[in-house]
Amino acid sequence: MQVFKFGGSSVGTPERIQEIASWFPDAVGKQQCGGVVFSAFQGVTDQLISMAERAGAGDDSYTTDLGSMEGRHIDAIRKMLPSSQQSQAIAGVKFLLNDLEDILQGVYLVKELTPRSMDFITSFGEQLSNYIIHLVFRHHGIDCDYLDARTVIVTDDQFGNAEVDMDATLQNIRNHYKNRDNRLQVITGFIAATETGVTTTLGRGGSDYTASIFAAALEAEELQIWTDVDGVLTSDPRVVKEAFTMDVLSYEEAMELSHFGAKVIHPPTIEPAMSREIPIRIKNTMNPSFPGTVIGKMESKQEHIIKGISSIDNVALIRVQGSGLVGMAGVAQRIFGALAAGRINIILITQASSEHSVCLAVMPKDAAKAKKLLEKELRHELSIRKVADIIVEKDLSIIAVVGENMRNTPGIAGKIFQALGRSRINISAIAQGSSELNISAVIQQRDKAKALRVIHDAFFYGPRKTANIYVFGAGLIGGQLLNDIRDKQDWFLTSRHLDLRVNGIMNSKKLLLDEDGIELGGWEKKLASTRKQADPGALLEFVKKNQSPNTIIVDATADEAIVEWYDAFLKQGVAVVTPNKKANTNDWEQYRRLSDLARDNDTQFLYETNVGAGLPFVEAVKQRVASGDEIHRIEGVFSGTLSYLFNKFDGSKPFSELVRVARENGYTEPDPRDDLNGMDAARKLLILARTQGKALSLDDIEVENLVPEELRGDMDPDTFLEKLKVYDEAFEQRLDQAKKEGKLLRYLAILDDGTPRVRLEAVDSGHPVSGLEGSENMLNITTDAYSETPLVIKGPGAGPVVTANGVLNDILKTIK
Ligand SMILES: NC(=O)C1=CN([C@@H]2O[C@H](COP(=O)(O)OP(=O)(O)OC[C@H]3O[C@@H](n4cnc5c(N)ncnc54)[C@H](O)[C@@H]3O)[C@@H](O)[C@H]2O)C=CC1
Ligand SMILES: N[C@@H](CC=O)C(=O)O
Repeated sequence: MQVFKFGGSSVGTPERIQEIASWFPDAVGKQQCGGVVFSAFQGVTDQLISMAERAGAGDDSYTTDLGSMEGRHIDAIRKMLPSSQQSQAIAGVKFLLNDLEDILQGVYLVKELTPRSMDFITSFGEQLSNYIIHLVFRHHGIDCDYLDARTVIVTDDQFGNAEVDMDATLQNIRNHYKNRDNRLQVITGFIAATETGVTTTLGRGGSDYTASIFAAALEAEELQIWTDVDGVLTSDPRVVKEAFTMDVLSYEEAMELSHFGAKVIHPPTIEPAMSREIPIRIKNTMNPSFPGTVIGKMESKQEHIIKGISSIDNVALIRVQGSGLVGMAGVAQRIFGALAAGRINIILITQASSEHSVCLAVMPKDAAKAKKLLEKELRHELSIRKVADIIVEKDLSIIAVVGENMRNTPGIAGKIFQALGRSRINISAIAQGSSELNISAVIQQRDKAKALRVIHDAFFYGPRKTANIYVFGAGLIGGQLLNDIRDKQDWFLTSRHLDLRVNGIMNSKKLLLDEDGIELGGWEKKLASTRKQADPGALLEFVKKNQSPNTIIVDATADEAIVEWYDAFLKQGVAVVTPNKKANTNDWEQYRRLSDLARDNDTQFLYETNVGAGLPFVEAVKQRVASGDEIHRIEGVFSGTLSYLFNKFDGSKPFSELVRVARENGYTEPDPRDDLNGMDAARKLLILARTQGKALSLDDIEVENLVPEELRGDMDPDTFLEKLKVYDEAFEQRLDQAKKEGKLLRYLAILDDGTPRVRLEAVDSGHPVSGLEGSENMLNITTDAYSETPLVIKGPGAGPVVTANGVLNDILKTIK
């Protein structure tokens, strides 16, 4: 035997009711269904309450609603029943509505609405819906009776929230079924009656309660609660997109999750079914074939250690602290006694074992009253400062992580707090019952969404991780990076269990954002057509709102202005990955601060592509430093552009022509003069020196500038390339001179005991850099360990493909 219950959302429209009637027999299957409980049509109970209140206030506008209510129910009959059955059904509805009209008029005349009349008035919602639905079921060939639950459920006269006389009720229900050969009953939810027949209602979740009572009376094998979600989800799907339905939950888990906001069941209402160990299945009326969630007695260890992460918004924390609490028996009793006397509901309690403070979470509406009550109760302790001020903190949320399997499983709390800590979420209070079923943390309300996501990610993704990437600068490097991610997304997902998502792209004009990840096919068009203007502040706010565990910003611009935002992102725990050398070549303090900020906020600031593009030059220096291997000399070619120019410059093509090709190949800086003037190479040398721990600045580096003096002023790159032609001869003379000496021209960077320097040198054909080709870079490090032969790294040192690959490598290094 089964019992079903459908809530108001399931019977919101005639179409939905007809759908239920059409698949109901299949849903019952081979088993028997003894009772199906329906709530009032969606919105009807609220409308009845409003009508009652207006009538009680002497406002006759309730009559208009009465008319519309009649219209809605008659309309439903017309839509669902054939004409031959309509007049009888309409007569039944009118009969009920006449009674409703009478009672409302009575309330209107005496201008007094008692709880008793309110219960009577609200009972019409379920009477009307169930009366109509039982006719619809019959029309669909389902053999059933209409059962007004007031004839079997007996309560006391606490109107609005009446207490059920369970023994009498269960007996009445069993007798009722005995006389009807267990035929299916369509039962009014929510309503009941006193012993003397006065209508009462069962309070919040009343229809669930009705169904649970019937399930208990009939010793049902299953109670099915049909609603508008697929079951109990692991978290709120509006906040955590990846939330999914749990197959099974224990009664305790379901109650904990419901208490903390997963409003699938109202705990007291499931007690009759729970105490008889009747499984409760939550199902979706809109998705009837989905198996839903079964809530029942937990038999064995389950697949998931935690079952859900829920939250309560908008709580206030009251902190009572002071030496007066230490070792004083009875203080807790006074605190809770005072609040209980004021009928204040306490949601969470924590006390440090030092007994120096007690924290209580209450609803904000109760906070001021609670504070006053405590001040009154503890006035003596407050006056002699044995209790410091009673502090109220508002705008907080409680996050609750629930799961029976947490019991005796070490490391769960650690995982929760690590996830919160990494995302820079401050915890104001923590509570865990000794049952270890629920770990709760009080946090700022603004951090709630982030907290739910990071905890969900930590527990439910198993080996799969998600990275949320935001790219500033969609030029050569940024563009290549976006294309690479687009092309490798599937590979990362299937082979590396890594979901690489790009959630934001900003160039100098536009900003494209998508919290679910931008579909990267055609990202250029999407960026061009978005209406959002470029705005790093808006991007930061978006990141804050949607932050997930692995959030990374990539600065692929050459702009100082973007560098100014790094601090703010790092402080949010967001990793910064950049090929842009500007941040690391401003003052030493800024360089240190960025690394410190990354460390303090448990995130990373990575800039491998600042030197040698995708080659691991920075990493090599970091490794020497980390292993205590003293570096004596760094020498190499660090400019891909200058390497290319002097590797190719043999007199067969003019120098200016080679610069143009280097630019076309994507080796140069946005302005090629930043390469030719030696500053790009100087920046790179400085970055390696700083990585080594040397507090140098750009001014400390001797730089040979190859840009003719007349071309150093304001001018765009194309004009520069045109004007450079005039100087081709001068460059050729320098080449001829080197050739005459049997030497090669190479633009070297050197860091040793002398002045750090970058300059064009004529080197012997045996010099390590003499064999470089194309845009190749080379790093030679002489250290204690590498003293006889230096450590050498060589390879392509510029260009979009290798650089974007280096950026992607840095992104991957940040993923936790
Ligand atoms: N080209 C290469 O081989 C290498 C380049 N780099 C560095 O990578 C960075 C990018 O270089 P490229 O892609 O070659 O330059 P690019 O000029 O092709 O691209 C830069 C992009 O940044 C955008 N931009 C400028 N200011 C911006 C702002 N405030 N907000 C958002 N976007 C902005 C521009 O619109 C442009 O699309 C530079 O810092 C460069 O030094 C590093 C290693 C190698
Ligand atoms: N313009 C730079 C690009 C890499 O940093 C170079 O030529 O090396």
